[in-house]
Amino acid sequence: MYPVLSAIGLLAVYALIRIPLNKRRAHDDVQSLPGPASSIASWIWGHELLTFQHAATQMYCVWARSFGGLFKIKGALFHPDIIVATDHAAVHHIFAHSDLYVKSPAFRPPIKNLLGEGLVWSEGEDWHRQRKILSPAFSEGAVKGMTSVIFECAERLETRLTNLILDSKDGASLNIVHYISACTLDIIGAVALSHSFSAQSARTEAHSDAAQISASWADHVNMGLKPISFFVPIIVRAIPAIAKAPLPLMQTQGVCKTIVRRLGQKILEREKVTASVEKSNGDARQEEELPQPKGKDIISILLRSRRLGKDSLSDEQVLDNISTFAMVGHETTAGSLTFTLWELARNPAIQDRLRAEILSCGRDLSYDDIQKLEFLDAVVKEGLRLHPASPQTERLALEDDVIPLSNPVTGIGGAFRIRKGQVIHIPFQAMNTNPQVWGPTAAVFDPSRWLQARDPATFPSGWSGLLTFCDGPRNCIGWRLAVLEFKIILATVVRSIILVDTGVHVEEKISPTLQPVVGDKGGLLPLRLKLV
Ligand code: HEM
Repeated sequence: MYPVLSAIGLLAVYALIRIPLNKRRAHDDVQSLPGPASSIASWIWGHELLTFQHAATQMYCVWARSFGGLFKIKGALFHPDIIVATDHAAVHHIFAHSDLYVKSPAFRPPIKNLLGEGLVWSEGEDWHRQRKILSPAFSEGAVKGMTSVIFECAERLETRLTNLILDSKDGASLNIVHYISACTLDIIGAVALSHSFSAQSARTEAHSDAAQISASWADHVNMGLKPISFFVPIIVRAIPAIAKAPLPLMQTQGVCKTIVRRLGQKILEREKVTASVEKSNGDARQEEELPQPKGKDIISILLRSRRLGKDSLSDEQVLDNISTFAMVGHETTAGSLTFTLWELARNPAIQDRLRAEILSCGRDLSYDDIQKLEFLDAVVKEGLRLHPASPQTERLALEDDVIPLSNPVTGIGGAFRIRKGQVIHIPFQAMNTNPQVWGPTAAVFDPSRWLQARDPATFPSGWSGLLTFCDGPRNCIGWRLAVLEFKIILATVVRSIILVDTGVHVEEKISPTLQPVVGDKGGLLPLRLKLV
């Protein structure tokens, strides 16, 4: 009884302080924005609760159709109204000024626990430096150099699925998420660390690194679907100090981070021993003249750049970035890819057309073949358009600013005055499915739309007119790698395997990336597979 009464008392005190502060802002532009009715908002949890209760960005899609490219919603825990932006000029402006519009500081402690102080976590000067040093590891040439490793992992997936089908009577029914995610984990292990997680090996044991990463991610996904995962970040946003409290929920270290750091540490030590042996053998050459780490993997590229340049990452930053890439680089690609396979299962004619195009190149596909396949390219873009692994983001304005608008808002005009401290939600998925841009079939999986001539002026800024990889200086550093993985895995699977829809109802939820949910279980997308 006492904890409940104490919580109610605390909430009342908080509301008494917060509500008058919000009223002081009553004259700014936010008040003139349209938005959903207050009557459908929860008194304590605002409209934000509705967004959590519905599928992924469903509410934002519905509201954007009704209220246009800039509207407001009631924030939870008496937070001042939140702006939701899908207006092209506004979103472009926000992402172009990444020093002025930052990720919410309240979420940095949990990101630090899960991923470390790498690129996703860093801000300001620290971020600029890290991004500059890390970018060459994701250049076109560097990613092209990863092709053979990606093919090897994709072919292992093809063999694994083929064997399951051969062992079954009338096609294999399975959770495709499990298999795709094991494949992308093997890829990221190989390209980031030259390490084989053997996630796709039949002999992988229950306590292996791969099994531990997979189990902890599954727990994370299913925890994210529970109401507590909605309430905790909102409470942290209201009282940021809670994130530093010694509560297990707040201090959980990412299993992936711990494992990848351990592996990365070994590579760093090996590299230091090599350098010191060369020195003690009387090698009088300068550090930068010594033989460089040879691997094409990301950690070797970083170590090479460290030997050559004065301005480099510390050991800790190298390790934190490798664990960041391992985590955000494998589940994101796996998520969008899984949904694309599901779309192909539900659209057999599209699947047949794709297979015919892939088979026309023969079985030994090269990097150049993959780049030439127009319909494959269209399927990849359509999958990434409808199912962006990271369907929305949040930014906080650090200063007062004026945001340009593509479409003037009634009562405000073509520019919007924003106040320091304003929180802005940007639902990528709502932008990617805006009927004003993509036409009346915006929500339909139709790759052929990418083969028609388009007027670039009607599309938002971003890769191929999509917001899937965000935009501006803080766009996804791994987008080239993600697109190449997507193409190679799709081509390798579809050439041998027919994907069949099971008819099971699958819902899309955010937890923390876009997840297929069946009933109340996340990370589940059943498909039936047959041999071509
Ligand atoms: C389909 C796959 C992927 C999608 C849809 C995706 C999407 C995104 C999005 C939307 C952001 C911006 C997030 C925000 O600011 O709120 C982002 C950032 C980032 N992504 Fe990806 N990503 C994918 C794959 C990858 C891969 C393969 C890697 C690396 C191996 C990667 C590494 C990163 C990093 C490090 C950032 C932070 C960049 C910065 O702040 O400078 N991502 N990604």
